[in-house]
Amino acid sequence: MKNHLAISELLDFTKKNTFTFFDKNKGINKLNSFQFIKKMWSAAIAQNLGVSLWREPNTDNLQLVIDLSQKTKLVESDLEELPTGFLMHKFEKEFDIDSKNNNSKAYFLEAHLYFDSSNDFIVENIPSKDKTQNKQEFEELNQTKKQFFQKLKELQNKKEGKTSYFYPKNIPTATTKEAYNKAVDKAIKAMQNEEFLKVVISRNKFIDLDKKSFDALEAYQKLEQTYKTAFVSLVSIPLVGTWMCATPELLVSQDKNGIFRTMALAGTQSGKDVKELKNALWRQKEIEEQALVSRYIINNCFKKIRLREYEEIGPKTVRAGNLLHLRTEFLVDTKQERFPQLATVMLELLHPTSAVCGMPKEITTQFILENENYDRGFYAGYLGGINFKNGSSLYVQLRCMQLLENQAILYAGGGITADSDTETEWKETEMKCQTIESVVFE
Ligand SMILES: C=C(O[C@@H]1C=C(C(=O)O)C=C[C@H]1O)C(=O)O
Repeated sequence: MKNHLAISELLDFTKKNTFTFFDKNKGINKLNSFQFIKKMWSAAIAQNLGVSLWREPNTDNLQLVIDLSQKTKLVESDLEELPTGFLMHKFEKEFDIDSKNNNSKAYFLEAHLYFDSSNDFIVENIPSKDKTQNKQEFEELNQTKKQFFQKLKELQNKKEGKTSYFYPKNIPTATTKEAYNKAVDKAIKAMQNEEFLKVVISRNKFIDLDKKSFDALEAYQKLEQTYKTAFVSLVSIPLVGTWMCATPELLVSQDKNGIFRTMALAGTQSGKDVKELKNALWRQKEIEEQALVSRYIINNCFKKIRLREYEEIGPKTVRAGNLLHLRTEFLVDTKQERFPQLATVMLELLHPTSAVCGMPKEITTQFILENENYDRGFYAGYLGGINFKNGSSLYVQLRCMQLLENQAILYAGGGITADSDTETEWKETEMKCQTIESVVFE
């Protein structure tokens, strides 16, 4: 079906800061909006701009943010201070030596341009002259915006090529099964000696990209359509790289009504032979592993900040693609509790949770850094849109891959306890890699 965006419509300013781009009479449909997203994505990458595309769990809306600043921004994850945008934090805490305080930093894309596929306009959100650092910055943003739309016009009627994205020059180190086994065996011994209670050991998996058949946005679309209950995202930042995920794990969210949410998600089994969730059986190991994550939220977070009123739902069995997990949800009414900054406070206390790191946190973080022998990068970090009309939602980057020029790197791990079996744990990481592999590469 023909539905090209006429340039005249693209530049038809109807309201301040918004403009229509689809034929008003024909309306908008999802296919069209995906085609349009492809054009916007390509124009952003061609202009060296950071771009993020995501879809919240159980919704249909694709959301896209483009940061026009041409700078890679590292910020503190302070939801009270930051403008609308998209945040992506590594597993490891990253510090800025020039900064006065010692808070960990996240990469941030400001929503200078924001598109939501349920709307027929783009929201333009360039701070006013007095809000930008200086006049020059304001002019640069507007200049880049102009160039971006110029590029978009150019791409308008061009046949779509392969989706481009940013990738690092250096190829990260690959893990081996031997190295993984060694780390798991060492962890099991340490826990038998009662050095700690639980640790998550992970690995990566390289896949050669068949450049003829692989397309990043098509891969994204397949994931998005397959995993409706997941948070599905594709983020590309200059000098940082490109990451895609379909994760089942919410880290923190706070909606427009001030309802805060987090979850304890842990314990894994294959969901292939379990038709009804209520029939799922769990072993002591998984029950304890998940309870540990729940207890951390209550004892080390809620109690620490003297928060007494919260709702706890679960643990329940949930399906995440080919897998089942145990999940307990926690809800807090931040308005009633007069605690508007709860999400920011919890983010600092939670990350990295024992679902991706371990218990106790400090010693297991150290164990991971010393024994995994590879860089997790953004795997097991967190990411998501913040300060939108509906609030902020940050997820744990799991069931994910990083895109390089000619390869993809999948990442997966699992909770190890004193009762773990090394081979079973390896198989669990294979199953977790399948979430993306089975949809994108088979
Ligand atoms: C660490 C991962 O997943 C986490 C670990 C789980 C487990 O140990 O059972 C389950 C869900 C996630 O919280 C991963 O997907 O790589």
